[in-house]
Amino acid sequence: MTDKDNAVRVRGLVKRYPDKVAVAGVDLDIHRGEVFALLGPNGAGKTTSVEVLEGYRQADEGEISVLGVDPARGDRSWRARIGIVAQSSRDEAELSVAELVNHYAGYYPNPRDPDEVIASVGLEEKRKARTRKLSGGQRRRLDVALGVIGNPELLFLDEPTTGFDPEARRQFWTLIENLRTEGTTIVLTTHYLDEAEHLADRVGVIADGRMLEIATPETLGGRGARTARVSWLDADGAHEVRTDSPTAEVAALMARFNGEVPELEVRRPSLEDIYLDLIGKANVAAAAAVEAGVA
Ligand SMILES: Nc1ncnc2c1ncn2[C@@H]1O[C@H](COP(=O)(O)OP(=O)(O)OP(=O)(O)O)[C@@H](O)[C@H]1O
Repeated sequence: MTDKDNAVRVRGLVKRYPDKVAVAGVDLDIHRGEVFALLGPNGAGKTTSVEVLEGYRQADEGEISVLGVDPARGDRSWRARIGIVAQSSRDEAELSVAELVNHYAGYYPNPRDPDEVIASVGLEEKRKARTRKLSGGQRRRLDVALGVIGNPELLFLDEPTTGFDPEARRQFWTLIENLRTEGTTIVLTTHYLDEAEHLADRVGVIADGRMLEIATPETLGGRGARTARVSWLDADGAHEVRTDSPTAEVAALMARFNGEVPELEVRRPSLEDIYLDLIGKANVAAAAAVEAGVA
């Protein structure tokens, strides 16, 4: 993969705050056209990393290229190629939804159609509502609308669906899938593992400012190779076995039951199981390092 295929290239990113190293040497490539999810506990360094990529914060160390430009030197035309949905929203309370989206469209050389964008985030019925009268979830949808109105090549979404009801979340997922199909590169942070699993081509898990692993949701932490659990029910009650060959187990059960196996389920560890495992191991390693006096 060449640099031309990467929307983002980061090597050795370090960002320090006065009393905290928020990002402690992160390497990251985000491919053009992919959806990349950054996962990690509260305070891990996700927002700080994203803010450096957006040009909103300056890195203390590292090489950073976003759409071929160092974000610290990004000019207006570079900014117009990027969409940002930050964690906290902007406040233009006296404008209506339609006014605000149209207003933002005016900032960009090649904006999307404001009415289509309002519809795509499910705010058609709120077109004329003052933004201060929106609910928390509706305000978040408006933030997403403002992030995509400029037709960005690269879209950053920091916890975009916090406060969404399940239906709004599904609708948002469809919007992201559509943007991806159109070729937009998308970087999102989320605490919802099902969201990462549904949307992301690849995920990166960050803890205490360090990147623990980057992989597809299917292969993170060796997930694909992890032992499966096969469970079923018979006259004696519920049964469960752990096995590396679930297909053979199911075939044996089918033969035993001579057909349908009652309540049959085959489960592999969920992305959440794997994620918690990774974070747990990182905590243990950090505690051991402190004990040994190396941290
Ligand atoms: N402006 C700031 N000044 C000082 N410290 C900060 C600042 N912003 C963040 N930090 C600290 O840097 C660390 C990383 O914070 P960051 O917001 O990047 O984490 P995060 O992974 O986005 O967390 P969350 O999931 O809670 O949003 C935290 O310890 C935080 O307290």
